[in-house]
Amino acid sequence: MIPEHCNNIEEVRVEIDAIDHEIVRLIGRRAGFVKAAARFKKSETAVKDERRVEAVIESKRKLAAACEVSPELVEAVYRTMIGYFVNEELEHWKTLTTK
Ligand SMILES: C=C(O[C@@H]1C=C(C(=O)O)C=C[C@H]1O)C(=O)O
Repeated sequence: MIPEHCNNIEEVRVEIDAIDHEIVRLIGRRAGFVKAAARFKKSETAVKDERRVEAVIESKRKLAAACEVSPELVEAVYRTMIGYFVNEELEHWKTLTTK
């Protein structure tokens, strides 16, 4: 279904809900890999890895522009998501290093 083929608000919302389902599922999948990264890091600085965070943001800004989506929106979403994930990764890393 493409947006132009929707005949009413219900059809629009069915499509939006289906997309949201995928987005949330993928966020959960991404979270699992961020947690796995903790196993390969030797310090708190490495867990935070600010250079990698900036590289991810820059590449997603470029991807957004190529997809005709606002780079500002995508950056804001990624900064919120990565900030949350890094905190979770840090908590997980601490449990690994105290074992
Ligand atoms: C997953 C990693 O750990 C953190 C999380 C990142 C992310 O969510 O993309 C990026 C950098 C790290 O601060 C990583 O280093 O790749």
